[in-house]
Amino acid sequence: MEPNGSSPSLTKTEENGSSPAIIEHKAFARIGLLGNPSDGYYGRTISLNIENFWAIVRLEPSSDLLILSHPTHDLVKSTSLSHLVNRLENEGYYGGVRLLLATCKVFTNYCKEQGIHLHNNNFSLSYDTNIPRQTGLSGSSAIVCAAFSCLLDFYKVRDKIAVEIRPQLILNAEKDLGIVAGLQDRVAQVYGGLLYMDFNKESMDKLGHGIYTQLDTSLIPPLHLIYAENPSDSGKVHSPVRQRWLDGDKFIISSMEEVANLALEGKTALLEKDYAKLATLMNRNFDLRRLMFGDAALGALNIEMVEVARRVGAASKFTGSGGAVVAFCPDGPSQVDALTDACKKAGFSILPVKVVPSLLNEIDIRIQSPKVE
Ligand SMILES: Nc1ncnc2c1ncn2[C@@H]1O[C@H](COP(=O)(O)OP(=O)(O)O)[C@@H](O)[C@H]1O
Ligand SMILES: O=C(O)[C@H]1O[C@H](OP(=O)(O)O)[C@H](O)[C@@H](O)[C@@H]1O
Ligand SMILES: [Mg+2]
Repeated sequence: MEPNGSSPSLTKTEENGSSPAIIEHKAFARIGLLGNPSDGYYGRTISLNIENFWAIVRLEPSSDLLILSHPTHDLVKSTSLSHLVNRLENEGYYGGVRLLLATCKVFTNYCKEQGIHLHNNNFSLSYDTNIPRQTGLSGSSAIVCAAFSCLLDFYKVRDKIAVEIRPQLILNAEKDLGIVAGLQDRVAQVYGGLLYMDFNKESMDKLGHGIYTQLDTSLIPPLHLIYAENPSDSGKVHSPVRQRWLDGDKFIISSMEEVANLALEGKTALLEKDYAKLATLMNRNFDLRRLMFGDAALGALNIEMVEVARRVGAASKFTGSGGAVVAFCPDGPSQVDALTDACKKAGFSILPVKVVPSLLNEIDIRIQSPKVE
């Protein structure tokens, strides 16, 4: 299955028009623009979905229930023993199959708990992705999110699972695998477009989700994505900071609060089109991450991506936990040219960001809870 085309979903219906024959859903890479990683700490974030990269999951009815491995993203075929070992050393043992398995488990258990009836027909599930692997662009949750959407449509239960609950279920699939992650990726990928998210403890405890507000995507100034072949395991990067936060480390707690406030200030800056302020907030966001996580955990190459951008006067920060950087050139096209040259010289890929519009369909919009802000 080649990732191509721009439509986020496709459902081919059988002749009699009753049950869908093939269901495909796309979920896009996301950029954490401000506030990440405070999403995992009752904070706030602003994130956007980008058309540049996506994962696609295909569900086909079948007599047996099949979870299909991907020929390259799951290490089932290698050209040689050294290729196999090299791949394991760089990208680890795992691919997307475990994500599909966990999605099926979490989806089924949630439906059972909620008394949502699921029919007994079987399916095969396969995936493809062009999201650079483990680069903080949410490649993992894109696979889960697209698979989750396929299951919603196959079982025709889209109207029974509230939109605001879905990101938590998608996160639970990764939690079940022991991957430490937060909600922002999944919220961005379920809703699409540009999102302001508030994960305050009261809402999280009371409602089981944060307060998610879609913002007008035209508020975003031109942004650039910088990335390198440098996979890092977001779970491993996050675990020590998470432990310190759980242990009550004052520095981590106050820094996370400051990071969360950057998203709050950033929302106002975007609404007022105060892009000089946006640049300051983006830079501060990365500086705080660096202080909390430390250079060794972030990795020299990742830090260099941020610094290459800053050397030409661009604002820059990680899109996620590392591997890719979002840059903003407040001085306009000449600065973008300088940034492009600097990235090429450093061996980094650079792309102009293309924002995805909202992904909610009619049913999703109808069943959304009214927002309490
Ligand atoms: N491109 C991919 N193809 C297959 N599996 C992937 C891919 N990216 C991530 N995964 C799976 O998700 C797990 C967690 O990835 P993660 O570090 O969160 O990456 P990302 O930053 O892209 O979300 C990986 O250990 C792997 O099992
Ligand atoms: O550290 C971050 O900014 C994010 O890290 C994870 O995303 P990933 O794309 O896997 O790097 C995590 O899932 C997010 O919740 C964090 O905000
Ligand atoms: Mg991830």
